[in-house]
Amino acid sequence: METADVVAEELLYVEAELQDVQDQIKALLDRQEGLHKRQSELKALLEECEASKSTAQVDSSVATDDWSADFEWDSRAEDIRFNVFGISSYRANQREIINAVMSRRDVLVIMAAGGGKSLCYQLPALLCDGVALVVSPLLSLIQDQVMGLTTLGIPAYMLTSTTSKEHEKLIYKSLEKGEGELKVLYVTPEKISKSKRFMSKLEKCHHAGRLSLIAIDEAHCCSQWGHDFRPDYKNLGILKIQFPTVPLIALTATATYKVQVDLMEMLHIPKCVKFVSTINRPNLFYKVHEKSSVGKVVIDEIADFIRGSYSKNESGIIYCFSRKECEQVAKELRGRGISADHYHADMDVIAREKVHLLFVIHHSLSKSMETYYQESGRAGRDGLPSECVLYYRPGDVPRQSTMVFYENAGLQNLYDIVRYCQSKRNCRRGAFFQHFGEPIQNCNGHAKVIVSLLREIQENDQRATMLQLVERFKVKIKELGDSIQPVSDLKKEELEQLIVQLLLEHVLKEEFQHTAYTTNSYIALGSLSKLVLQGKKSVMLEICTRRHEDGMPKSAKRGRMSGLEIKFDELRKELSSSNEGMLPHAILSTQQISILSTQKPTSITHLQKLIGKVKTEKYGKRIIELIEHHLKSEQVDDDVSGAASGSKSEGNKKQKKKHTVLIESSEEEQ
Ligand SMILES: Nc1ncnc2c1ncn2[C@@H]1O[C@H](COP(=O)(O)OP(=O)(O)OP(=O)(O)O)[C@@H](O)[C@H]1O
Ligand SMILES: [Mg+2]
Repeated sequence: METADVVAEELLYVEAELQDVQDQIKALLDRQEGLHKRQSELKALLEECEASKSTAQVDSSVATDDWSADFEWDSRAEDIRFNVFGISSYRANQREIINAVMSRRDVLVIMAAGGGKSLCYQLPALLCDGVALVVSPLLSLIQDQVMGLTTLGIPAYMLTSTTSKEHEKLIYKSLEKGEGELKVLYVTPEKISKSKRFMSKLEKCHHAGRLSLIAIDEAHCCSQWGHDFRPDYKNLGILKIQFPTVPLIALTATATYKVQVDLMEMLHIPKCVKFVSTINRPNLFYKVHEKSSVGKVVIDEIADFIRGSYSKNESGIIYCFSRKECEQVAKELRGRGISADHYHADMDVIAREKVHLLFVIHHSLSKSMETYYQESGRAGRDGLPSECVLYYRPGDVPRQSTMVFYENAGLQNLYDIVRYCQSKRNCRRGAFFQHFGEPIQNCNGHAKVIVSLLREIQENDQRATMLQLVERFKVKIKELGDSIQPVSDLKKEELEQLIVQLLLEHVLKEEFQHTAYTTNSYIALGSLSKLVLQGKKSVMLEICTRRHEDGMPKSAKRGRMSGLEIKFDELRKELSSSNEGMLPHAILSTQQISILSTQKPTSITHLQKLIGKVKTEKYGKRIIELIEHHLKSEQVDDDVSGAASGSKSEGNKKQKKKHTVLIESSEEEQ
């Protein structure tokens, strides 16, 4: 019997060891797979680098690559920039892009939202003879652009499902015979892929040498790897095949390297000149705030933040996880005296963008860095300092992961933004540990307990969500008592943070299980869990120091608008409502308002020097009237100085302004 016991015991050991070897093999296989994937990515990258090197060599003999050099169209371009668009100087890369398009090269532009991509094709469209074709994905974006160009006196039209037969005829005639005025034609991608008639007219236009350029706006919609794939964009490759000699410019605010490669291939522009401006917009101040697990507290904090940082006539947008949450957050903010409304699908994009956004708050985690940049990029489109705040709590991770795990690289993208949040959040513990000179917490003890606990759970054929794991961890710690190395007490939120960190480091992984109603995320052992138990992997919890409560330096903050600036702001809003669809800041940008308010021009010639010819012709009279009126009232104020402050504040009171906050869901819109 004794022998049997010994044998049985050894058998157990061997089986345990076999299990161990099995696990190691699995971990190695996982690693191998990861490395293979990376290998092919790197190979593709290398090929791409070599290809672009050789392209550059080939091209340099044909055309100059110095896009900031002097070109023959320089003075005409300057004239149009200032006198038609009313833009006093180019922003980064704009002039170079325009020069490349004018040199008839294909161009790929990656430029931050609000960076000024439109000018890069609109200006060449005016410089060239003939018609420029612009493909844009959304009807409302097209209407907005056409309206903007029309007010600048530029013959721009759109051909969409809403275009009347009469207008359509006019446009077709113009394409076919070059009759009438047509400089810029906007279409949705469906026109290219579905309307043979349109394509044949376009062909004729090209044949007569009148198709000057093709622009593809929001070009990331072409790629399945992008965040906003549109099936009809996939067919746009036909344009370069049909019109190989016409320069094609593709523009987008977000494109990962993979998407860029994809775009060049799909649009058939392998030799395009690529302009990538930094995604980093210097006027946007990003920060991550710790999010309480109590819903009402989060709203209190958001309301305090808005009231504390912004005056009542300033607006922003808040992104929430779901539509239901949007409605809830809007309601609760209204209850705290903040004018807030949630976004409905029938609210037009124009209406959304009409409010000038000074801040973008994420009440919940976005699903990727790309989405986050896109959404937060709506802030500060006038180039002035603006804030983007993300409220993060580890508990939101499974909420998102169960939504994105089936997407291509969905989890990978989500973990990227989680990594960003984990390292950037303002952490209360940070303040504590920094005080003791310990900004990074060694969490090996905790990690070991979590891994062995999870192993136990799995051995019993059970599963645990993040929340359940945290609960069981606490029980376990109590059970173990002093029998293990002292493990300091971590709060629930901190344990969640640690679990998320372990997910990011492949010590743990998420597994998804579907029920009829929902998908659940469970925490399982990841490929590197063994290393933690063996003490071969050290787990550090990155605890960042508490930043200044405010990410935006006080000096960078917008000053409150002066009285005259407020009047200009109202004037542009008034003009915008009488020019339906025209954005207020397209009528007068905030920078222009600021210049006008300091210089106070009272003659047309002076005004023209500040805002260009077209805007002066259109709005000059009203602007000068406003300035003269303002100067007069200042005079009166000075004369009766005692009553002056009263009348001024009354003026302000009359505006009865409130914070305008739009609450929008990150959920996909159908
Ligand atoms: N050089 C410039 N100086 C001042 N304002 C500019 C300049 N270029 C563009 N703008 C203004 O910046 C604003 C944003 O421009 P635009 O709509 O072209 O941005 P975008 O890059 O297309 O952004 P999105 O990705 O959101 O579509 C517009 O009001 C435009 O008039
Ligand atoms: Mg744009």
